[in-house]
Amino acid sequence: MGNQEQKHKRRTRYNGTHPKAFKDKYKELNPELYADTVEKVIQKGNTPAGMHRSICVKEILEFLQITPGQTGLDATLGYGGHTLELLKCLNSKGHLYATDVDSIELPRTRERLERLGYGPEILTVKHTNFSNIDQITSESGPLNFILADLGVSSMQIDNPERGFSYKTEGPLDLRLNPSKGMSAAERLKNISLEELHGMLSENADEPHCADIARAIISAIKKGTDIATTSQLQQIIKDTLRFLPEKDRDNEIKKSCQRCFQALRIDVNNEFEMLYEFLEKLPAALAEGGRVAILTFHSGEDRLVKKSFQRFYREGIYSEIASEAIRPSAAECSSNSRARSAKLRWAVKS
Ligand SMILES: C[S@@+](CC[C@H](N)C(=O)[O-])C[C@H]1O[C@@H](n2cnc3c(N)ncnc32)[C@H](O)[C@@H]1O
Repeated sequence: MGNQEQKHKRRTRYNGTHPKAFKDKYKELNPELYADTVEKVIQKGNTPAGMHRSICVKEILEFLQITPGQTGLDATLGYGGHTLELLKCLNSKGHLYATDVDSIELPRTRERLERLGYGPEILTVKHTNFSNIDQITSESGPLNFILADLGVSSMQIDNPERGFSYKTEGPLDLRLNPSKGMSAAERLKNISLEELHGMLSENADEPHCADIARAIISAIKKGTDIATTSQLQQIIKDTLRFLPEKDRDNEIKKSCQRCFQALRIDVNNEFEMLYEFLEKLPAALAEGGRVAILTFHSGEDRLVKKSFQRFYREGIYSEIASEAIRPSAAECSSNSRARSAKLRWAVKS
């Protein structure tokens, strides 16, 4: 017998009724196999782990007015929830392109959609940034409809190995595409006080940005490694100890959320990528083509609004949303992640 065969093989350990590891924790991670569990989680107003619930689907479809035979782009594939709805509208005629920067989730979503019968004859999935929309249209030609649902998916937030949430221990990464660029931990190693202060203030309107930036820089100067989500959370907690006890826990929670968001926007160049996408949109749209963009914080919404207004004044868009559309009260109460969403749209002249 070879060495390999002699090795004692440990029996897979039973995790108990409350397993702790993320991958063991939720049956819903395999949503197709556990439809009943998924349904129960949704009924309670939560998002099943490993899944993403698409937001403003009805409002988006009403505006895009997709007809069979058209060509469109879902710029943010994610879990493929919106993509699936757009494909249904095409009714096997026309073509849908879909892009996402996430090298981990994209192949899973592509496979899931293929299993549902949407293969390359109707759907082309590309692992690329939506700022490269001109490369998509050089293949597809002018697009009749475009959707972008910005930010992160629930699968990304819920996976502790990706470091998107302060609520779970993991490496401080926060990259949408972990195979490219610099993690948030690496970014913090070389950042100046002024830059960090500006990042927390501009990307997340963090009211305690001065104190938190000073604490982070001083920890780094003393040689403290800020390599994990909990290490960053601890610094924020220690910095905000001065807050009155009655508000402290809640304020710390909000500051953690905002600081993580600011770092995520920075390491993924989210504002720059969105700006480039918005600038290229008019050339990507066919005459009468429609674009809908769903944003999740004021910085993003401002960029979309300004761009739509400018191109409208220049006569490039014939119509734009006068007000952002908000998800219904029913959707917000059934999915807390919908609460900050704003939908804006434009029609190419
Ligand atoms: C809110 S999720 C989309 C969810 C999707 N609409 C659904 O229904 O499942 C946002 C997705 O956009 C991707 N993303 C964010 N910025 C991007 C960019 N600049 N280019 C391409 N994909 C991007 C993220 O990786 C994430 O998967």
